[in-house]
Amino acid sequence: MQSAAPREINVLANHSVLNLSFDDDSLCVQPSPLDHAPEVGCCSAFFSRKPRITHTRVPIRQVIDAHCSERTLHLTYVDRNHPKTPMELRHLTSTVIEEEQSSLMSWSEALMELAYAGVHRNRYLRVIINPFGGPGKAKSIYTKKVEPILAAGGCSLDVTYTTHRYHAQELARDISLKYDAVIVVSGDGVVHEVINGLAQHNNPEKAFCIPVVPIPAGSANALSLNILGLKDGLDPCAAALNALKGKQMKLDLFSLNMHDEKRFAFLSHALGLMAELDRNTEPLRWMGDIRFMLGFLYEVARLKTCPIQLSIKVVDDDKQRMVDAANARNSLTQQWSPEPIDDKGVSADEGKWVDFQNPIIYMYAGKGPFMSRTLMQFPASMPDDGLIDIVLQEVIPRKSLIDAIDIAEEGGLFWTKETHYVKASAYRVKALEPSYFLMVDGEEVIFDEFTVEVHPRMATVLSPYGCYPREFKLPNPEDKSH
Ligand SMILES: Nc1ncnc2c1ncn2[C@@H]1O[C@H](COP(=O)(O)OP(=O)(O)OP(=O)(O)O)[C@@H](O)[C@H]1O
Repeated sequence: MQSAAPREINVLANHSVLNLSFDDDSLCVQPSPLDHAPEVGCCSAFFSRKPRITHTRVPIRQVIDAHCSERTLHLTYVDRNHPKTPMELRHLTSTVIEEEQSSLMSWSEALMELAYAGVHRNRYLRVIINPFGGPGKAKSIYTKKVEPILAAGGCSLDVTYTTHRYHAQELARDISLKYDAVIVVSGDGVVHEVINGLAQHNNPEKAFCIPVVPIPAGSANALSLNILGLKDGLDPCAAALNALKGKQMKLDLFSLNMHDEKRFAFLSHALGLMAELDRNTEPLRWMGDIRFMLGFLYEVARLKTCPIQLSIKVVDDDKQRMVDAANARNSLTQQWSPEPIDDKGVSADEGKWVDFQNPIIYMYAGKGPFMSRTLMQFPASMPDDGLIDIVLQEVIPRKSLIDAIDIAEEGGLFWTKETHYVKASAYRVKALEPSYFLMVDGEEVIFDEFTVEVHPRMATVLSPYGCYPREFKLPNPEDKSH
């Protein structure tokens, strides 16, 4: 009969004996009871020649590598110093104590099996880096933080730095289907190019099965925030861990159809104030996401209405029901397996065309709760409900817009009656002014008229959760004005 692999082992590191153990949830590094430190007087902890080893518990998902050669064990994991600080790569090299040498190999293999449970190891990754995205730090983010994690995780890497606009689109159009994922070290603009490149591939259906994994190195990094949540969304190490261990999650896309041309988006269509603030702060890219705040204040000062005619194929307009469905979806995917989830409460065919007449200061249509770190625009969004969430902001006083800044991260305007929030399967817009424009995933498009349709579950991303992690608090019923 085969005995179970040992889950505990004692090793020597930094002149101390450490006890390394793991269970299904975590790896634990702590001083070993076998460690008999020579003590010096009564102030032993202070005067001891040995460095003090603190007790460390690392979630099993954060273990990246464990391998051994003879009596030496190499452990690699990511961890943080404090719950609020970003992740860092850590290595621990140790020597197993002589009596436990025979267990070392089976201990490290058992740990690796748990650390990669349900996940294909040694991924083959296509890496695309925009050295000029956002504050221009993509290259050092990749070489210092991301690449060491991917290399330690045994990935094979084909890396290209973009040299011009649309380079990423060309690379995605010609991508080989043998890759396990395409890693995009940039902001959302380059992800947009990759999505449109995959759509132009000679086998688009298969190409869209290659998961796209954003590593935040742009200004807003909304896709990364939506996949990883507010806490980890701007952390390149957390994003690299997702490239290594994330599971596939399907993502709806939406296409803008204009003059026989189709342009896919994965994140947003913005019109009016929200589009102006994005376009007018383009030269401030180097500031990171602070540029959006400055742009917002400027646009609120000159408050204009949108010169458009708008029709929406509305599938749901009940805010409470939409939030309940999104919350239910999030709790459903806590025991997530990457199988299709058929929990759609509504079907796209049920939509009814509605014309919106009231003057609005912006229209924002999108997927994913966060459009930036400080803006939860679509709290009811789901990655794969086959619908696009649309916000129409009626004219409200400047002061109310300014006040909303403080609560924008929590979806501040959602419940107000001047903020219309619907889920739709399609919409169409006609400009009432020449050379009017919208921002598609943050890229400017001039239009006279266009239609939009949703493409359910067309693209693939990697995710640790199988949903958009976000906290959205319900206000007191008396506070709701809608
Ligand atoms: N080598 C390059 N030279 C110039 N422009 C490039 C290059 N590579 C990509 N681009 C363009 O840079 C633009 C911005 O890129 P990116 O998405 O990385 O940053 P961002 O727009 O600042 O971030 P976010 O979209 O998150 O706000 C994209 O529209 C892309 O076409």
